[in-house]
Amino acid sequence: MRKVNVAVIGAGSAGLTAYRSAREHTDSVLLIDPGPLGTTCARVGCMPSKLLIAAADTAWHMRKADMFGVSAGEIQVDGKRVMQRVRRMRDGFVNKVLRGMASIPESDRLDKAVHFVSDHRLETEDGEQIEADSIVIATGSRPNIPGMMKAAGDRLLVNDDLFELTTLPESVVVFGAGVIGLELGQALHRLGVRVRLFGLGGLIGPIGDEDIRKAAYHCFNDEFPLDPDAHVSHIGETASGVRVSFTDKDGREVTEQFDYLLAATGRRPNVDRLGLENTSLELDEHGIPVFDRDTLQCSVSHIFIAGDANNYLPLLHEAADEGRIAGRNAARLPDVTPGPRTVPLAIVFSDPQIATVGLQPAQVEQQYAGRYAVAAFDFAQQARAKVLGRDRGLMKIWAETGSGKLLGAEIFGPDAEHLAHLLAWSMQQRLTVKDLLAMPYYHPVLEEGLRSLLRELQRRV
Ligand SMILES: Cc1cc2nc3c(=O)[nH]c(=O)nc-3n(C[C@H](O)[C@H](O)[C@H](O)COP(=O)(O)OP(=O)(O)OC[C@H]3O[C@@H](n4cnc5c(N)ncnc54)[C@H](O)[C@@H]3O)c2cc1C
Ligand SMILES: NC(=O)c1ccc[n+]([C@@H]2O[C@H](COP(=O)([O-])OP(=O)(O)OC[C@H]3O[C@@H](n4cnc5c(N)ncnc54)[C@H](O)[C@@H]3O)[C@@H](O)[C@H]2O)c1
Repeated sequence: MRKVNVAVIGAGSAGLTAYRSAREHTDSVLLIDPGPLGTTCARVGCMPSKLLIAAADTAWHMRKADMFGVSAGEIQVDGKRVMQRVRRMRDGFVNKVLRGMASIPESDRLDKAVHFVSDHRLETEDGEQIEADSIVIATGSRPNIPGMMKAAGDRLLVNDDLFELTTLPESVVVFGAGVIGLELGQALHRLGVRVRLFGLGGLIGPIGDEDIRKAAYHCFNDEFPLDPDAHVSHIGETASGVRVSFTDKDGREVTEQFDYLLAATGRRPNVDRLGLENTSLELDEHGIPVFDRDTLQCSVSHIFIAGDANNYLPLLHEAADEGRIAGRNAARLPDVTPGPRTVPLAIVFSDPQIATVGLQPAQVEQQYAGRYAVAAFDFAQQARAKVLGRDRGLMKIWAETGSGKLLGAEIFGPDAEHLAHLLAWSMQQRLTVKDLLAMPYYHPVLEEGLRSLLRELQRRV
């Protein structure tokens, strides 16, 4: 039986930071992962998706060049070379992670999957047992595939598979108008793939505001068919692809054939095969250990949970922050301290981009009912956006009345990633609408749109 001070289950982004952070306090840390190593972010997530989007946006802007009187000739997308670059660059990012892992001593690593046999004991598939004073669960998540989609058989793809295609398909039906569906669906469309995107319940990405959702709906639909509240009656595999029957926006029953079905219907935490039933952990209705968001501590005081495994904020920077906090607290037990956590920030790399910062609209209503003001700005009025030919989108900011404290923001617009950071950093510094208005604004820049919105918000708070 191996005995360690801290066992970290999972060597992804959360597990690696948990390991390093625990190692600052004790020499006895075991990092457990059967692989594939290299992190979800670098292998099949953030990085390959952004590489595909970069190719797609290049093709798109070349096609749009004509509006400036610039002709780029006939645009050709070489699917093989697009996918080769995606994989080559992706491999570079993965190798960087693996090189970083090479500095971890062999004695600190175990390349096997483990599950709990009791609160302090883990076991590998071949029966090896590990006794740990404290344990960090950092096992990530995997795609959640609704049963109906399995009828697509060999034609069913998830994000992992998409990046392994050696060339671009002719057509793809995408299920899920969430973050992955929007990013990959639009990218495929811009690369010349025939795309149809189906969502559920009217949702579009993480957008909570009804007006912004409508703006996004119209904007995306001008580019490719997106039904966020689809009625799909049949999915079936054919000899050469997948056939989907659905009700179109005019209420007609339509059947369409595609090369592949991409399921982007959410992800589920990898906690269901961890033997949690052998522990005394309290689980929520989804079978996920109940935990404290600031300390990452579960109901059993020596067990912590970080990253996608806890399903709280399944984003890369949150996984890394949570790993750091969980690793430190696991190693310093019983000296458990909170945070630091940052202002919630999420960005969808669609075009226009979608960004959410701070509290969501429903949370503002719940926590500040009758004590908040909101103002909106339409990018169609914005000089810089017009100059760039990117004058579509809507943003809203919520602030507390009286104090003028910034509460939350939703942006659907050009380069939202930068405006969102500006707002997140301002919220973290507890700045008010007035503080932001006292900052310099150059001309002509997108930030001038933010200033117009803030002036209106200042009148309302
Ligand atoms: C297509 C896509 C695009 C994304 N784009 C972005 C983006 O642009 N920006 C962003 O912030 N986030 C993005 N994300 C989300 C981000 O990738 C994740 O939030 C992050 O990678 C989660 O890290 P993690 O450490 O929790 O999980 P992972 O990196 O998945 O690590 C979990 C590890 O646990 C191991 N493991 C599982 N079970 C066991 C077991 N029983 N025993 C031992 N080891 C085990 C696995 O092998 C794995 O190595 C994207 C995700 C996807 C899928
Ligand atoms: N840019 C980024 O930061 C980025 C990019 C990709 C992924 N991610 C992370 O990965 C997570 C998972 O992404 P995701 O897009 O899979 O999940 P998601 O939760 O964002 O979206 C899933 C969508 O699928 C829809 N859906 C569920 N069942 C459906 C069905 N049967 N038919 C049609 N639609 C259905 C849901 O309504 C939802 O809108 C995200 O929550 C995010 O945290 C982040």
